[in-house]
Amino acid sequence: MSRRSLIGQTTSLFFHWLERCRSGLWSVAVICGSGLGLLADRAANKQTFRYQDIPNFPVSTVAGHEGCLVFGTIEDTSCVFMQGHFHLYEGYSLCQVTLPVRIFKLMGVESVLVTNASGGICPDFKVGDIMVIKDHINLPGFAGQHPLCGPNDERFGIRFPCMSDAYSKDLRRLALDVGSELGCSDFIREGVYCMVSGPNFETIAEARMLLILGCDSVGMSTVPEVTVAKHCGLRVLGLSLITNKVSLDYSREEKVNHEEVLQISKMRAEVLQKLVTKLISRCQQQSINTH
Ligand SMILES: O=P(O)(O)O[C@@H]1C[C@H](O)[C@@H](CO)O1
Ligand code: HPA
Repeated sequence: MSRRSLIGQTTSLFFHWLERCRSGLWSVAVICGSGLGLLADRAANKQTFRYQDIPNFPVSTVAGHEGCLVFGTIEDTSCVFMQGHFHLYEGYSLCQVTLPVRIFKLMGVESVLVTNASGGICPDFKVGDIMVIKDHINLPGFAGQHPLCGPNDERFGIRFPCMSDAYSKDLRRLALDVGSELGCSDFIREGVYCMVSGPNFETIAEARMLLILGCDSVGMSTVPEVTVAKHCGLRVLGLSLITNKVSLDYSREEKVNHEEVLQISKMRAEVLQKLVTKLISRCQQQSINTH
């Protein structure tokens, strides 16, 4: 895309979003995890920007992350989809990883729906289950890798934000209700997501430790974005697709790999797409009722 047409398109989009926010209409950002970029497919009036064309925006370096920002609408809701997000293991700082969330806040987005692929720790979880994230454990944060370390920008939020309700109770309830309306109750769960930095998958001793700590699934993303979203007052919903079962047993022969993660994501993308689309339209109705 030429620089001139990029500037033209971003300016008109900017005014479009401002107008919608002024009129009190709800807008949502969807962050698509590994292999889940298809979530943007159902949006209408799409306009797509490659990350590499956006000044100072990080670029995706991982397979299954297309690296595109897609603007569109689902029913009356303005949506922006990130087809691919950023990770510590790519060499990005957590400030770069979470930059898009702050941009969404400045654009007037009210709610963020974060999706990811993760390994199931909870012995009851099966491959293909969708876990509504109830809470998280910020393991890198314990070691000082935290997106809010450093000077606090008061324009976004307070120095010491509360994280005990990072994932909106109303949105979690809605996700479970919509899941059951779509006939997905058998494979929709709720649980605690733990972030590790990656890029290696867990050792068996690490996986056993995570089970003892109360983690239901483990992945390499999401927590920084959610922390920054909550800091700046956005409503958050997290959906984690269980793409593999994490080995807790030395006798288990199967070995996890990224290709398998992407294969399961692709297999489940359509169900997630339906869930996300319906959730967005239901949220719009709810927000009209509460505005
Ligand atoms: O959706 P994310 O990016 O969290 O996906 C997981 C973590 C790694 O990026 C990748 C490993 O297969 O999947
Ligand atoms: N561990 C960490 N991250 C993951 C996994 C896993 O087993 N599966 C998908 N992302």
